[in-house]
Amino acid sequence: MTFSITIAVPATSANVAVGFDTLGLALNYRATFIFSQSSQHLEISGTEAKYQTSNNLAYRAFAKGCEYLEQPVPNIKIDMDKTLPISRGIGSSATCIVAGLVAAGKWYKQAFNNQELIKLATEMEGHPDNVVPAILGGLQLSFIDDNNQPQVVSYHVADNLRLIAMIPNYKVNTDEARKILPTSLNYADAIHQVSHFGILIHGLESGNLAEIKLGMEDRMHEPYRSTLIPEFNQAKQIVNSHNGALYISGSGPTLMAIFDSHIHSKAFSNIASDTFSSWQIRPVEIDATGVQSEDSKLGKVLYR
Ligand SMILES: Nc1ncnc2c1ncn2[C@@H]1O[C@H](COP(=O)(O)OP(=O)(O)O)[C@@H](O)[C@H]1O
Ligand SMILES: N[C@@H](CCOP(=O)(O)O)C(=O)O
Repeated sequence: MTFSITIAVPATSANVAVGFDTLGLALNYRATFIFSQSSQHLEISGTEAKYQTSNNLAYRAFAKGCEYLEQPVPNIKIDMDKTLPISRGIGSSATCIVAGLVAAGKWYKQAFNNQELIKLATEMEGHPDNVVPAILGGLQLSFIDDNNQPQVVSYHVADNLRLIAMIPNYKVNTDEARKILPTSLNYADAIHQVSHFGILIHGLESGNLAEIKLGMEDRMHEPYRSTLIPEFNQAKQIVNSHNGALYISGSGPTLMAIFDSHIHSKAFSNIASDTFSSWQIRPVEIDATGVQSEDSKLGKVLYR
């Protein structure tokens, strides 16, 4: 009798401009993973051949979850869907990590609580800003405190805001995009970030686009990472001309545009689709639920 666990994890847009390594949004764009019993040590499908090894991130997370629970790593088959593009700045690595950990907890019927899940997932990802919204949904501020405990603050995002993800047809690897950042920040720039973070959050909660635009003037990563996106200035100019705000999603190259009216976002989408015809121009909404799972036996749903 085949037992399987299906895990659906939202893509995430981390940093949201001035919230480097701390702020992230869950998107209604999901990656799905099916973990099922196998007669072989490991079978992986639905992803590139180079990822079909025991180094696969979802498998490593599954194994880490089993180890944390002091359980053996069972023979397993992992089916990954191919819909979410990899290394584009919308958190594909976080989906693998969260899916693997949640699957391990479900496998042994010892589901992790959110604190455990966030801690383990952050250890693997290195920063919490993708994994936390992937787990909880919504707009989340998070960090690991001095006692090594996750701290999370959830924010509301106003209903009038319209988000358009511009996903290029090329990759930017997050590790590489971290290496190009400076190693220190001066006081003036730290003051800039703190003040702009406050106004950005106020703008996102109230739906005030002028505050969002001002709040999105980032000095920590955008000036460096925009050099990895040749179309950045052109995209920004088009967004500005449609009265929108723009930020680099995660470590890029995806650019996220925010508008406060459907008319502006629709007009922008049409022009962006023509201008960047090989990119995915995708309206996205905030995912409010975070990771979801379902256990089934012989196709019959046992638990959601
Ligand atoms: N569908 C997938 N199949 C296999 N590995 C994946 C998949 N999605 C993500 N990964 C892993 O995540 C890494 C990409 O992470 P990263 O560069 O941080 O980009 P992203 O912004 O998409 O999270 C890949 O190199 C791979 O290890
Ligand atoms: N804070 C991280 C976020 C990386 O997000 P990803 O979606 O590009 O993996 C960073 O900016 O490095």
